[in-house]
Amino acid sequence: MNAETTMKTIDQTAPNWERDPVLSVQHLTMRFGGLVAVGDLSFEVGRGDITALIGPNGAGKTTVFNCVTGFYKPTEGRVVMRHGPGRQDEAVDEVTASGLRWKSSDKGAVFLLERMPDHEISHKAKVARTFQNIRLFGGMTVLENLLVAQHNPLMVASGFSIGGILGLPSYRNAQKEAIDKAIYWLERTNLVERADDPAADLPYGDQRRLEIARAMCIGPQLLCLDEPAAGLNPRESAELNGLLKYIRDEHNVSVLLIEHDMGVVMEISDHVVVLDYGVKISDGSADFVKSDPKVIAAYLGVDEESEIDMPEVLEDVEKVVEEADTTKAGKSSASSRKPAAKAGSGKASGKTPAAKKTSSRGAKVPAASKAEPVPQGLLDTGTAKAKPAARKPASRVSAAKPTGTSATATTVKPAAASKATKSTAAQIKAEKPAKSASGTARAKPAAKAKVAAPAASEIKIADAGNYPGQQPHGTKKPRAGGANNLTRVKGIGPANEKKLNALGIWHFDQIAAWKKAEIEWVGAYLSFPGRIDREEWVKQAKVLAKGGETEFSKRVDRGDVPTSVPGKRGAQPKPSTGSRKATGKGGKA
Ligand SMILES: Nc1ncnc2c1ncn2[C@@H]1O[C@H](COP(=O)(O)OP(=O)(O)OP(=O)(O)O)[C@@H](O)[C@H]1O
Repeated sequence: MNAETTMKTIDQTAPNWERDPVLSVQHLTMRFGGLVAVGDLSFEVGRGDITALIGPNGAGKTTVFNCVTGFYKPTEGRVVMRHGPGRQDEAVDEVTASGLRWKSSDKGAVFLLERMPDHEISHKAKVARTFQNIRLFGGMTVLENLLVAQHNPLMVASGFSIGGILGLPSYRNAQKEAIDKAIYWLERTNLVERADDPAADLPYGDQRRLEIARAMCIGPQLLCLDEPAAGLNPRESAELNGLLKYIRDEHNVSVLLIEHDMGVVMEISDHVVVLDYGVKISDGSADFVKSDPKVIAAYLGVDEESEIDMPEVLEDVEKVVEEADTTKAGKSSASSRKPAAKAGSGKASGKTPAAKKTSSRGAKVPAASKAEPVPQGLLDTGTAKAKPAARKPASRVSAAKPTGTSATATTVKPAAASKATKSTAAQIKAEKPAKSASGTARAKPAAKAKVAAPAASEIKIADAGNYPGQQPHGTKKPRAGGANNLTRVKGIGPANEKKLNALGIWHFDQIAAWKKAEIEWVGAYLSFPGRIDREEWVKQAKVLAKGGETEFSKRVDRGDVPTSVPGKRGAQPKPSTGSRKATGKGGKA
Protein backbone atom coordinates (compact mmCIF):
# COMPACT_ATOMS: atom_id res chain seq x y z
CA MET A 1 0.00 0.00 0.00
CA ASN A 2 1.52 3.35 -0.96
CA ALA A 3 1.59 6.32 1.30
CA GLU A 4 -1.30 8.10 -0.32
CA THR A 5 -3.55 5.11 0.01
CA THR A 6 -2.51 4.68 3.59
CA MET A 7 -3.39 8.25 4.36
CA LYS A 8 -6.78 8.01 2.69
CA THR A 9 -7.74 4.94 4.61
CA ILE A 10 -7.00 6.42 8.02
CA ASP A 11 -10.23 6.31 9.96
CA GLN A 12 -10.71 9.64 11.66
CA THR A 13 -12.57 7.95 14.49
CA ALA A 14 -9.61 5.63 15.06
CA PRO A 15 -7.68 6.02 18.28
CA ASN A 16 -5.10 8.75 18.51
CA TRP A 17 -2.19 6.36 18.21
CA GLU A 18 -3.41 5.25 14.79
CA ARG A 19 -4.31 8.69 13.48
CA ASP A 20 -1.39 10.69 14.81
CA PRO A 21 1.46 8.46 15.90
CA VAL A 22 4.57 10.20 17.12
CA LEU A 23 6.34 6.84 17.06
CA SER A 24 5.73 3.73 14.96
CA VAL A 25 7.51 0.53 15.83
CA GLN A 26 7.17 -1.68 12.77
CA HIS A 27 8.00 -5.37 12.61
CA LEU A 28 10.75 -4.95 15.16
CA THR A 29 12.84 -8.02 15.85
CA MET A 30 15.81 -8.21 18.19
CA ARG A 31 17.77 -11.43 18.46
CA PHE A 32 20.55 -12.23 20.87
CA GLY A 33 22.14 -15.31 19.39
CA GLY A 34 19.41 -17.93 19.41
CA LEU A 35 17.18 -15.93 21.68
CA VAL A 36 14.46 -13.80 20.15
CA ALA A 37 13.97 -11.09 22.76
CA VAL A 38 11.47 -9.23 20.55
CA GLY A 39 9.80 -10.83 17.56
CA ASP A 40 8.07 -8.96 14.75
CA LEU A 41 6.62 -6.39 17.09
CA SER A 42 4.52 -3.50 15.82
CA PHE A 43 2.77 -0.81 17.81
CA GLU A 44 2.30 2.95 17.74
CA VAL A 45 2.56 5.71 20.28
CA GLY A 46 0.02 8.51 19.91
CA ARG A 47 1.19 12.10 19.91
CA GLY A 48 0.37 13.62 23.28
CA ASP A 49 -0.57 10.25 24.78
CA ILE A 50 0.85 8.45 27.74
CA THR A 51 1.50 4.96 26.44
CA ALA A 52 2.47 2.13 28.76
CA LEU A 53 4.45 -0.86 27.62
CA ILE A 54 3.77 -3.62 30.09
CA GLY A 55 4.39 -7.33 30.38
CA PRO A 56 5.90 -9.94 32.64
CA ASN A 57 9.58 -10.03 33.47
CA GLY A 58 11.68 -10.80 30.45
CA ALA A 59 8.86 -9.93 28.05
CA GLY A 60 11.19 -7.72 26.03
CA LYS A 61 10.15 -4.25 27.18
CA THR A 62 13.60 -2.89 27.91
CA THR A 63 14.87 -4.39 24.69
CA VAL A 64 12.22 -2.40 22.81
CA PHE A 65 13.35 0.75 24.64
CA ASN A 66 16.94 0.02 23.78
CA CYS A 67 16.02 -0.35 20.10
CA VAL A 68 13.96 2.83 20.10
CA THR A 69 16.64 4.88 21.81
CA GLY A 70 19.57 3.57 19.81
CA PHE A 71 21.26 1.46 22.49
CA TYR A 72 20.64 -1.62 20.37
CA LYS A 73 20.54 -1.86 16.63
CA PRO A 74 17.46 -3.93 15.83
CA THR A 75 17.98 -7.15 13.93
CA GLU A 76 15.01 -6.26 11.75
CA GLY A 77 12.31 -3.66 11.57
CA ARG A 78 11.75 0.04 11.31
CA VAL A 79 11.26 2.62 14.05
CA VAL A 80 9.75 5.86 12.82
CA MET A 81 9.73 9.04 14.90
CA ARG A 82 7.72 12.00 13.63
CA HIS A 83 7.85 15.68 14.48
CA GLY A 84 4.73 17.47 13.34
CA PRO A 85 1.22 16.13 13.01
CA GLY A 86 -0.10 13.16 11.08
CA ARG A 87 1.51 10.03 9.73
CA GLN A 88 3.57 11.76 7.03
CA ASP A 89 3.69 8.51 5.13
CA GLU A 90 5.13 10.00 1.97
CA ALA A 91 8.10 11.39 3.84
CA VAL A 92 8.57 8.10 5.67
CA ASP A 93 8.57 6.21 2.38
CA GLU A 94 11.02 8.67 0.88
CA VAL A 95 13.48 8.46 3.75
CA THR A 96 13.22 4.69 3.76
CA ALA A 97 13.96 4.46 0.06
CA SER A 98 16.71 7.07 0.13
CA GLY A 99 18.90 5.49 2.75
CA LEU A 100 18.88 8.76 4.72
CA ARG A 101 18.34 8.86 8.43
CA TRP A 102 15.78 11.66 8.53
CA LYS A 103 14.02 14.24 6.43
CA SER A 104 12.39 17.57 7.19
CA SER A 105 9.40 18.88 5.30
CA ASP A 106 6.81 21.61 5.67
CA LYS A 107 4.79 19.11 7.73
CA GLY A 108 7.59 18.47 10.20
CA ALA A 109 10.24 15.79 10.07
CA VAL A 110 10.53 12.04 10.09
CA PHE A 111 13.39 10.05 11.55
CA LEU A 112 14.26 6.40 11.08
CA LEU A 113 15.65 5.67 14.50
CA GLU A 114 17.08 2.28 13.63
CA ARG A 115 19.54 4.08 11.38
CA MET A 116 20.60 6.67 13.94
CA PRO A 117 23.17 6.58 16.73
CA ASP A 118 21.86 7.22 20.23
CA HIS A 119 23.15 10.80 20.56
CA GLU A 120 21.33 11.77 17.37
CA ILE A 121 18.18 10.09 18.59
CA SER A 122 18.18 12.24 21.69
CA HIS A 123 19.32 15.53 20.20
CA LYS A 124 17.88 15.43 16.70
CA ALA A 125 14.87 13.12 16.94
CA LYS A 126 14.19 14.45 20.44
CA VAL A 127 13.65 11.14 22.10
CA ALA A 128 14.78 11.19 25.75
CA ARG A 129 14.92 8.30 28.13
CA THR A 130 15.47 7.27 31.69
CA PHE A 131 16.84 3.95 32.82
CA GLN A 132 15.60 1.07 34.92
CA ASN A 133 18.68 1.53 37.07
CA ILE A 134 19.12 5.20 37.70
CA ARG A 135 22.04 6.65 35.79
CA LEU A 136 22.87 10.06 37.15
CA PHE A 137 26.26 11.63 37.58
CA GLY A 138 26.35 11.01 41.30
CA GLY A 139 29.30 13.28 42.05
CA MET A 140 27.84 16.25 40.19
CA THR A 141 25.31 18.51 41.75
CA VAL A 142 21.67 18.23 40.88
CA LEU A 143 21.87 21.41 38.79
CA GLU A 144 25.00 20.24 37.00
CA ASN A 145 23.26 17.06 36.00
CA LEU A 146 20.63 19.14 34.25
CA LEU A 147 23.20 21.36 32.56
CA VAL A 148 25.15 18.39 31.28
CA ALA A 149 21.94 17.19 29.67
CA GLN A 150 21.95 20.39 27.65
CA HIS A 151 25.56 19.96 26.71
CA ASN A 152 24.81 19.92 22.99
CA PRO A 153 23.14 23.34 22.62
CA LEU A 154 25.77 24.85 24.91
CA MET A 155 28.58 23.42 22.80
CA VAL A 156 27.00 24.68 19.62
CA ALA A 157 26.54 28.14 21.13
CA SER A 158 30.12 28.20 22.34
CA GLY A 159 31.48 27.38 18.90
CA PHE A 160 32.72 24.18 20.48
CA SER A 161 34.50 25.68 23.48
CA ILE A 162 36.23 28.83 22.25
CA GLY A 163 33.02 30.86 22.57
CA GLY A 164 32.62 29.72 26.14
CA ILE A 165 36.16 30.72 27.01
CA LEU A 166 35.75 34.10 25.41
CA GLY A 167 32.36 34.59 26.97
CA LEU A 168 30.67 35.29 23.67
CA PRO A 169 27.09 36.57 23.99
CA SER A 170 25.75 33.56 22.15
CA TYR A 171 27.29 31.31 24.76
CA ARG A 172 26.12 33.46 27.67
CA ASN A 173 22.59 33.44 26.31
CA ALA A 174 22.64 29.72 25.77
CA GLN A 175 24.02 29.19 29.26
CA LYS A 176 21.32 31.35 30.78
CA GLU A 177 18.68 29.46 28.83
CA ALA A 178 20.12 26.18 30.03
CA ILE A 179 20.07 27.32 33.65
CA ASP A 180 16.54 28.70 33.30
CA LYS A 181 15.37 25.44 31.85
CA ALA A 182 17.09 23.47 34.59
CA ILE A 183 15.52 25.62 37.30
CA TYR A 184 12.13 25.26 35.65
CA TRP A 185 12.33 21.47 35.80
CA LEU A 186 13.79 21.51 39.30
CA GLU A 187 10.73 23.47 40.36
CA ARG A 188 8.37 21.07 38.62
CA THR A 189 10.05 18.11 40.26
CA ASN A 190 10.32 19.69 43.71
CA LEU A 191 14.09 19.62 43.68
CA VAL A 192 15.02 23.31 43.81
CA GLU A 193 16.10 23.01 47.43
CA ARG A 194 18.53 20.29 46.46
CA ALA A 195 20.02 22.07 43.43
CA ASP A 196 23.52 22.25 44.90
CA ASP A 197 23.60 18.82 46.52
CA PRO A 198 25.45 15.95 44.92
CA ALA A 199 22.92 13.85 43.02
CA ALA A 200 24.06 10.71 44.85
CA ASP A 201 22.96 12.22 48.17
CA LEU A 202 19.35 12.46 47.08
CA PRO A 203 16.85 9.92 48.35
CA TYR A 204 15.78 7.34 45.80
CA GLY A 205 12.48 8.97 44.88
CA ASP A 206 14.20 12.32 44.32
CA GLN A 207 16.77 10.68 42.08
CA ARG A 208 13.98 9.19 39.99
CA ARG A 209 12.43 12.63 39.55
CA LEU A 210 15.82 14.15 38.79
CA GLU A 211 16.23 11.64 35.96
CA ILE A 212 12.92 12.79 34.51
CA ALA A 213 13.93 16.44 34.93
CA ARG A 214 17.18 15.71 33.15
CA ALA A 215 15.39 13.99 30.29
CA MET A 216 13.00 16.94 29.98
CA CYS A 217 15.93 19.33 29.69
CA ILE A 218 16.73 18.08 26.22
CA GLY A 219 13.27 19.28 25.16
CA PRO A 220 12.02 15.89 24.04
CA GLN A 221 8.99 15.20 21.91
CA LEU A 222 8.95 11.64 23.18
CA LEU A 223 9.92 10.76 26.73
CA CYS A 224 10.74 7.10 27.35
CA LEU A 225 10.69 6.12 31.01
CA ASP A 226 11.88 2.70 32.15
CA GLU A 227 10.06 1.81 35.36
CA PRO A 228 9.78 5.34 36.74
CA ALA A 229 7.68 4.21 39.72
CA ALA A 230 10.02 1.43 40.81
CA GLY A 231 10.97 1.94 44.41
CA LEU A 232 8.57 4.81 45.01
CA ASN A 233 6.23 4.84 47.96
CA PRO A 234 2.51 5.48 47.33
CA ARG A 235 2.84 9.22 47.92
CA GLU A 236 5.76 9.45 45.53
CA SER A 237 3.87 7.33 42.97
CA ALA A 238 0.95 9.73 43.15
CA GLU A 239 3.33 12.66 42.64
CA LEU A 240 4.85 10.89 39.68
CA ASN A 241 1.41 10.46 38.14
CA GLY A 242 0.84 14.20 38.51
CA LEU A 243 4.22 15.00 36.99
CA LEU A 244 3.68 12.77 33.96
CA LYS A 245 0.24 14.20 33.33
CA TYR A 246 1.70 17.68 33.59
CA ILE A 247 4.40 16.81 31.08
CA ARG A 248 1.79 15.45 28.70
CA ASP A 249 -0.81 18.17 29.15
CA GLU A 250 1.31 21.29 29.54
CA HIS A 251 4.24 20.43 27.30
CA ASN A 252 2.48 18.19 24.80
CA VAL A 253 5.24 15.64 25.23
CA SER A 254 4.31 12.07 24.39
CA VAL A 255 5.31 9.58 27.04
CA LEU A 256 6.19 5.93 26.57
CA LEU A 257 6.71 4.15 29.83
CA ILE A 258 7.60 0.69 30.97
CA GLU A 259 5.96 0.13 34.28
CA HIS A 260 5.09 -2.75 36.55
CA ASP A 261 3.13 -0.58 38.95
CA MET A 262 -0.34 -1.18 37.62
CA GLY A 263 -1.75 1.55 39.82
CA VAL A 264 0.32 4.03 37.85
CA VAL A 265 -0.32 2.37 34.49
CA MET A 266 -4.06 2.18 34.79
CA GLU A 267 -4.47 5.62 36.24
CA ILE A 268 -2.52 7.64 33.74
CA SER A 269 -2.22 5.67 30.52
CA ASP A 270 -4.15 6.64 27.42
CA HIS A 271 -2.91 3.52 25.69
CA VAL A 272 -1.45 0.25 26.90
CA VAL A 273 0.58 -2.24 24.87
CA VAL A 274 1.19 -5.64 26.42
CA LEU A 275 4.13 -7.85 25.55
CA ASP A 276 4.77 -11.43 26.47
CA TYR A 277 7.68 -13.45 25.20
CA GLY A 278 8.65 -10.60 22.91
CA VAL A 279 5.34 -10.50 21.07
CA LYS A 280 2.37 -8.22 21.46
CA ILE A 281 -0.57 -9.91 23.13
CA SER A 282 -2.81 -6.91 23.65
CA ASP A 283 -3.04 -3.29 22.57
CA GLY A 284 -5.71 -0.75 23.45
CA SER A 285 -7.08 1.48 26.15
CA ALA A 286 -6.33 0.68 29.77
CA ASP A 287 -9.89 -0.57 30.25
CA PHE A 288 -9.66 -2.83 27.24
CA VAL A 289 -6.34 -4.30 28.21
CA LYS A 290 -7.12 -4.94 31.83
CA SER A 291 -10.06 -7.14 30.96
CA ASP A 292 -8.35 -8.92 28.10
CA PRO A 293 -8.15 -12.62 29.02
CA LYS A 294 -4.81 -12.97 27.27
CA VAL A 295 -3.35 -10.30 29.52
CA ILE A 296 -4.84 -11.85 32.60
CA ALA A 297 -3.43 -15.18 31.59
CA ALA A 298 -0.01 -13.74 30.86
CA TYR A 299 0.05 -12.22 34.32
CA LEU A 300 -1.66 -14.99 36.18
CA GLY A 301 -1.49 -18.21 34.23
CA VAL A 302 2.08 -18.46 35.22
CA ASP A 303 4.53 -21.07 36.16
CA GLU A 304 5.55 -20.13 39.63
CA GLU A 305 5.56 -17.46 42.25
CA SER A 306 2.93 -15.60 40.39
CA GLU A 307 2.19 -13.33 43.28
CA ILE A 308 -1.51 -13.63 43.08
CA ASP A 309 -2.36 -13.89 46.70
CA MET A 310 -4.90 -11.16 46.34
CA PRO A 311 -8.53 -12.12 46.59
CA GLU A 312 -9.45 -9.22 44.33
CA VAL A 313 -7.20 -10.50 41.61
CA LEU A 314 -8.45 -14.01 41.87
CA GLU A 315 -12.02 -12.78 41.82
CA ASP A 316 -11.31 -10.99 38.59
CA VAL A 317 -9.85 -14.12 37.11
CA GLU A 318 -12.99 -15.88 38.21
CA LYS A 319 -15.11 -13.26 36.49
CA VAL A 320 -13.25 -13.41 33.24
CA VAL A 321 -13.42 -17.11 33.00
CA GLU A 322 -16.98 -17.21 34.28
CA GLU A 323 -17.86 -15.20 31.20
CA ALA A 324 -16.63 -18.10 29.22
CA ASP A 325 -18.20 -20.52 31.59
CA THR A 326 -21.36 -20.40 29.75
CA THR A 327 -24.09 -22.80 30.37
CA LYS A 328 -26.17 -22.88 33.46
CA ALA A 329 -24.88 -26.35 34.01
CA GLY A 330 -21.40 -24.93 33.80
CA LYS A 331 -22.31 -22.35 36.37
CA SER A 332 -23.69 -24.86 38.76
CA SER A 333 -20.59 -26.98 38.41
CA ALA A 334 -18.55 -23.86 38.99
CA SER A 335 -20.31 -23.33 42.27
CA SER A 336 -19.38 -26.83 43.24
CA ARG A 337 -15.82 -25.71 42.69
CA LYS A 338 -16.29 -23.12 45.38
CA PRO A 339 -14.92 -20.07 43.62
CA ALA A 340 -15.42 -18.01 46.73
CA ALA A 341 -13.16 -20.27 48.66
CA LYS A 342 -10.61 -19.99 45.91
CA ALA A 343 -10.86 -16.28 45.91
CA GLY A 344 -10.24 -16.24 49.57
CA SER A 345 -7.29 -18.45 49.32
CA GLY A 346 -4.79 -15.70 49.13
CA LYS A 347 -6.17 -14.09 52.20
CA ALA A 348 -6.15 -17.30 54.06
CA SER A 349 -2.64 -18.10 53.02
CA GLY A 350 -1.29 -14.86 54.32
CA LYS A 351 1.66 -15.35 52.04
CA THR A 352 3.52 -12.43 50.71
CA PRO A 353 5.11 -13.58 47.53
CA ALA A 354 5.15 -10.04 46.29
CA ALA A 355 7.48 -9.14 49.07
CA LYS A 356 9.55 -12.16 48.26
CA LYS A 357 9.69 -11.28 44.63
CA THR A 358 10.47 -7.69 45.17
CA SER A 359 13.27 -8.47 47.49
CA SER A 360 14.72 -10.65 44.79
CA ARG A 361 14.75 -7.58 42.59
CA GLY A 362 16.90 -5.78 45.05
CA ALA A 363 16.30 -2.20 45.95
CA LYS A 364 14.17 -1.60 42.92
CA VAL A 365 10.81 -2.23 44.50
CA PRO A 366 10.76 -2.04 48.24
CA ALA A 367 8.09 -4.49 49.20
CA ALA A 368 6.76 -2.49 52.09
CA SER A 369 6.00 0.53 50.02
CA LYS A 370 4.43 -1.54 47.31
CA ALA A 371 2.05 -3.29 49.61
CA GLU A 372 0.03 -0.22 50.35
CA PRO A 373 -2.05 0.66 47.27
CA VAL A 374 -5.54 -0.72 47.40
CA PRO A 375 -6.20 -3.05 44.47
CA GLN A 376 -9.25 -2.19 42.41
CA GLY A 377 -9.27 -4.74 39.67
CA LEU A 378 -7.04 -7.20 38.01
CA LEU A 379 -4.46 -4.79 36.84
CA ASP A 380 -5.25 -1.87 39.09
CA THR A 381 -3.48 -3.87 41.64
CA GLY A 382 -0.87 -3.01 44.10
CA THR A 383 2.02 -2.81 41.75
CA ALA A 384 4.56 -5.51 42.21
CA LYS A 385 1.95 -7.93 43.38
CA ALA A 386 0.61 -8.39 39.92
CA LYS A 387 4.08 -8.78 38.58
CA PRO A 388 4.68 -12.27 37.40
CA ALA A 389 7.71 -14.27 38.15
CA ALA A 390 10.91 -13.98 36.26
CA ARG A 391 11.28 -16.60 33.64
CA LYS A 392 14.14 -18.80 32.90
CA PRO A 393 16.09 -18.09 29.75
CA ALA A 394 15.58 -21.67 28.68
CA SER A 395 11.83 -21.32 28.43
CA ARG A 396 12.40 -18.07 26.64
CA VAL A 397 14.47 -19.79 24.01
CA SER A 398 11.81 -22.37 23.54
CA ALA A 399 9.27 -19.60 23.14
CA ALA A 400 11.48 -18.01 20.56
CA LYS A 401 11.70 -21.23 18.66
CA PRO A 402 8.23 -22.58 19.11
CA THR A 403 7.61 -26.24 19.31
CA GLY A 404 4.85 -27.69 17.24
CA THR A 405 2.49 -26.94 20.02
CA SER A 406 3.28 -23.38 20.69
CA ALA A 407 3.60 -22.72 17.02
CA THR A 408 0.11 -23.97 16.63
CA ALA A 409 -1.05 -21.80 19.42
CA THR A 410 0.43 -18.76 17.84
CA THR A 411 -1.09 -19.52 14.48
CA VAL A 412 -4.37 -18.42 15.95
CA LYS A 413 -4.65 -14.71 15.40
CA PRO A 414 -4.80 -13.16 18.85
CA ALA A 415 -8.01 -11.23 18.39
CA ALA A 416 -9.76 -13.99 16.59
CA ALA A 417 -8.54 -16.49 19.06
CA SER A 418 -9.82 -14.47 21.90
CA LYS A 419 -13.22 -14.19 20.33
CA ALA A 420 -13.21 -17.81 19.45
CA THR A 421 -12.44 -18.73 23.00
CA LYS A 422 -15.34 -16.75 24.32
CA SER A 423 -17.82 -17.78 21.73
CA THR A 424 -16.86 -21.39 21.74
CA ALA A 425 -16.96 -21.55 25.45
CA ALA A 426 -20.36 -20.03 25.23
CA GLN A 427 -21.42 -22.90 23.07
CA ILE A 428 -20.28 -25.63 25.35
CA LYS A 429 -22.92 -28.25 25.33
CA ALA A 430 -23.33 -31.76 26.52
CA GLU A 431 -23.51 -34.46 23.93
CA LYS A 432 -25.16 -37.81 24.03
CA PRO A 433 -24.30 -39.73 27.15
CA ALA A 434 -22.08 -42.76 26.85
CA LYS A 435 -21.32 -45.59 29.18
CA SER A 436 -17.93 -44.77 30.55
CA ALA A 437 -16.73 -41.58 32.10
CA SER A 438 -13.49 -42.99 33.34
CA GLY A 439 -10.22 -41.21 32.91
CA THR A 440 -8.78 -43.93 30.75
CA ALA A 441 -11.73 -43.76 28.41
CA ARG A 442 -10.76 -40.15 27.80
CA ALA A 443 -7.46 -41.23 26.48
CA LYS A 444 -9.19 -42.80 23.52
CA PRO A 445 -8.04 -41.54 20.19
CA ALA A 446 -10.25 -38.73 19.10
CA ALA A 447 -11.45 -40.35 15.94
CA LYS A 448 -12.85 -43.18 17.96
CA ALA A 449 -14.52 -40.86 20.38
CA LYS A 450 -16.23 -39.17 17.49
CA VAL A 451 -17.49 -42.35 15.96
CA ALA A 452 -18.60 -43.89 19.19
CA ALA A 453 -21.27 -42.27 21.29
CA PRO A 454 -19.67 -39.62 23.45
CA ALA A 455 -18.99 -40.48 27.04
CA ALA A 456 -21.47 -39.52 29.70
CA SER A 457 -21.81 -35.76 30.02
CA GLU A 458 -18.96 -35.20 27.61
CA ILE A 459 -18.30 -31.57 26.81
CA LYS A 460 -17.99 -30.75 23.19
CA ILE A 461 -17.05 -27.31 21.97
CA ALA A 462 -19.40 -26.54 19.12
CA ASP A 463 -16.83 -25.16 16.72
CA ALA A 464 -14.10 -27.50 17.81
CA GLY A 465 -13.13 -27.85 14.18
CA ASN A 466 -11.79 -24.30 14.22
CA TYR A 467 -8.91 -25.52 16.32
CA PRO A 468 -6.17 -27.72 14.99
CA GLY A 469 -5.73 -31.24 16.27
CA GLN A 470 -8.22 -33.05 18.40
CA GLN A 471 -10.36 -31.74 21.23
CA PRO A 472 -9.41 -33.61 24.38
CA HIS A 473 -12.18 -35.48 26.04
CA GLY A 474 -13.86 -33.48 28.76
CA THR A 475 -16.69 -34.21 31.11
CA LYS A 476 -19.26 -31.91 32.50
CA LYS A 477 -18.50 -32.62 36.10
CA PRO A 478 -15.49 -33.86 38.00
CA ARG A 479 -15.55 -37.41 39.24
CA ALA A 480 -16.40 -38.31 42.80
CA GLY A 481 -13.84 -36.78 45.12
CA GLY A 482 -13.86 -33.53 43.21
CA ALA A 483 -11.54 -31.91 40.74
CA ASN A 484 -7.78 -32.04 41.08
CA ASN A 485 -6.00 -28.82 41.75
CA LEU A 486 -4.58 -28.41 38.27
CA THR A 487 -2.48 -25.48 39.37
CA ARG A 488 -0.15 -28.05 40.95
CA VAL A 489 1.08 -28.49 37.39
CA LYS A 490 3.74 -25.89 36.69
CA GLY A 491 2.42 -23.71 33.90
CA ILE A 492 -1.24 -24.04 34.75
CA GLY A 493 -2.22 -21.01 36.73
CA PRO A 494 -5.72 -20.20 37.90
CA ALA A 495 -6.75 -18.72 34.55
CA ASN A 496 -5.66 -21.78 32.62
CA GLU A 497 -7.27 -24.04 35.18
CA LYS A 498 -10.61 -22.32 34.79
CA LYS A 499 -10.46 -22.54 31.04
CA LEU A 500 -9.54 -26.20 31.21
CA ASN A 501 -12.42 -26.79 33.61
CA ALA A 502 -14.74 -25.06 31.18
CA LEU A 503 -13.56 -27.62 28.67
CA GLY A 504 -14.36 -30.41 31.11
CA ILE A 505 -10.78 -31.13 32.10
CA TRP A 506 -10.74 -31.67 35.84
CA HIS A 507 -8.20 -34.33 36.56
CA PHE A 508 -4.50 -34.93 36.11
CA ASP A 509 -5.14 -38.19 34.31
CA GLN A 510 -7.16 -36.36 31.67
CA ILE A 511 -4.14 -34.21 30.91
CA ALA A 512 -1.80 -37.17 31.23
CA ALA A 513 -3.72 -38.82 28.40
CA TRP A 514 -3.19 -36.01 25.91
CA LYS A 515 -1.32 -36.88 22.78
CA LYS A 516 0.05 -34.43 20.23
CA ALA A 517 -3.37 -33.75 18.70
CA GLU A 518 -4.96 -32.88 22.03
CA ILE A 519 -1.98 -30.78 23.05
CA GLU A 520 -2.26 -28.76 19.86
CA TRP A 521 -5.96 -28.34 20.33
CA VAL A 522 -5.57 -27.10 23.87
CA GLY A 523 -2.78 -24.75 22.84
CA ALA A 524 -5.08 -23.10 20.32
CA TYR A 525 -8.08 -23.14 22.62
CA LEU A 526 -6.19 -21.38 25.38
CA SER A 527 -5.24 -18.87 22.67
CA PHE A 528 -2.04 -17.57 24.18
CA PRO A 529 1.43 -19.04 24.12
CA GLY A 530 2.17 -20.99 27.26
CA ARG A 531 5.12 -20.24 29.40
CA ILE A 532 5.78 -23.90 29.78
CA ASP A 533 5.27 -26.27 26.88
CA ARG A 534 2.01 -28.17 27.10
CA GLU A 535 4.03 -31.36 26.68
CA GLU A 536 5.59 -30.47 30.00
CA TRP A 537 2.11 -30.26 31.52
CA VAL A 538 1.45 -33.79 30.34
CA LYS A 539 4.67 -35.07 31.88
CA GLN A 540 3.86 -33.49 35.20
CA ALA A 541 0.24 -34.61 35.08
CA LYS A 542 1.38 -38.20 34.60
CA VAL A 543 3.33 -38.01 37.83
CA LEU A 544 0.58 -36.27 39.74
CA ALA A 545 -2.12 -38.60 38.42
CA LYS A 546 -0.27 -41.46 40.05
CA GLY A 547 -0.24 -39.64 43.34
CA GLY A 548 3.37 -38.62 42.91
CA GLU A 549 4.84 -35.20 43.45
CA THR A 550 6.98 -32.85 41.43
CA GLU A 551 9.32 -30.22 42.75
CA PHE A 552 6.74 -27.65 41.78
CA SER A 553 3.75 -29.44 43.29
CA LYS A 554 5.69 -29.72 46.53
CA ARG A 555 6.14 -26.00 46.57
CA VAL A 556 2.45 -25.49 45.88
CA ASP A 557 1.58 -27.89 48.65
CA ARG A 558 3.91 -26.16 51.06
CA GLY A 559 2.07 -22.95 50.29
CA ASP A 560 5.13 -21.36 48.70
CA VAL A 561 3.32 -20.76 45.43
CA PRO A 562 -0.09 -19.16 45.24
CA THR A 563 -2.68 -21.57 44.00
CA SER A 564 -6.35 -21.72 43.22
CA VAL A 565 -6.95 -24.15 46.03
CA PRO A 566 -6.26 -22.90 49.53
CA GLY A 567 -4.26 -24.73 52.09
CA LYS A 568 -1.77 -27.47 51.84
CA ARG A 569 -1.84 -30.86 50.28
CA GLY A 570 -4.64 -31.90 52.61
CA ALA A 571 -6.89 -29.39 50.97
CA GLN A 572 -6.37 -30.94 47.58
CA PRO A 573 -9.19 -32.95 46.23
CA LYS A 574 -8.40 -36.58 46.70
CA PRO A 575 -6.88 -38.36 43.76
CA SER A 576 -9.27 -40.45 41.70
CA THR A 577 -9.66 -44.11 42.45
CA GLY A 578 -7.38 -44.99 39.60
CA SER A 579 -4.76 -42.64 40.92
CA ARG A 580 -4.89 -44.14 44.37
CA LYS A 581 -4.32 -47.53 42.92
CA ALA A 582 -1.34 -46.27 41.09
CA THR A 583 -0.02 -44.70 44.26
CA GLY A 584 -0.48 -47.98 46.05
CA LYS A 585 1.85 -49.48 43.53
CA GLY A 586 4.44 -46.97 44.51
CA GLY A 587 4.11 -44.78 41.43
CA LYS A 588 6.11 -41.89 42.78
CA ALA A 589 8.08 -39.51 40.62
N1 LIG B 1 22.07 -7.87 25.82
C1 LIG B 1 21.40 -9.01 25.92
N2 LIG B 1 21.97 -10.18 25.60
C2 LIG B 1 21.30 -11.34 25.68
N3 LIG B 1 20.02 -11.44 26.08
C3 LIG B 1 19.40 -10.31 26.41
C4 LIG B 1 20.04 -9.03 26.35
N4 LIG B 1 19.15 -8.08 26.73
C5 LIG B 1 18.02 -8.75 27.02
N5 LIG B 1 18.18 -10.06 26.84
C6 LIG B 1 17.15 -11.10 27.03
O1 LIG B 1 16.01 -10.69 26.32
C7 LIG B 1 14.85 -11.01 27.04
C8 LIG B 1 14.03 -9.77 27.25
O2 LIG B 1 14.69 -8.97 28.22
P1 LIG B 1 14.18 -7.53 28.60
O3 LIG B 1 15.14 -6.98 29.60
O4 LIG B 1 13.94 -6.74 27.38
O5 LIG B 1 12.78 -7.86 29.28
P2 LIG B 1 11.87 -6.90 30.16
O6 LIG B 1 10.48 -7.13 29.71
O7 LIG B 1 12.38 -5.52 30.12
O8 LIG B 1 12.07 -7.53 31.60
P3 LIG B 1 12.02 -6.81 33.05
O9 LIG B 1 10.60 -6.45 33.30
O10 LIG B 1 12.47 -7.89 33.97
O11 LIG B 1 12.93 -5.66 33.02
C9 LIG B 1 15.28 -11.67 28.32
O12 LIG B 1 15.22 -13.06 28.13
C10 LIG B 1 16.70 -11.21 28.47
O13 LIG B 1 17.46 -12.15 29.18
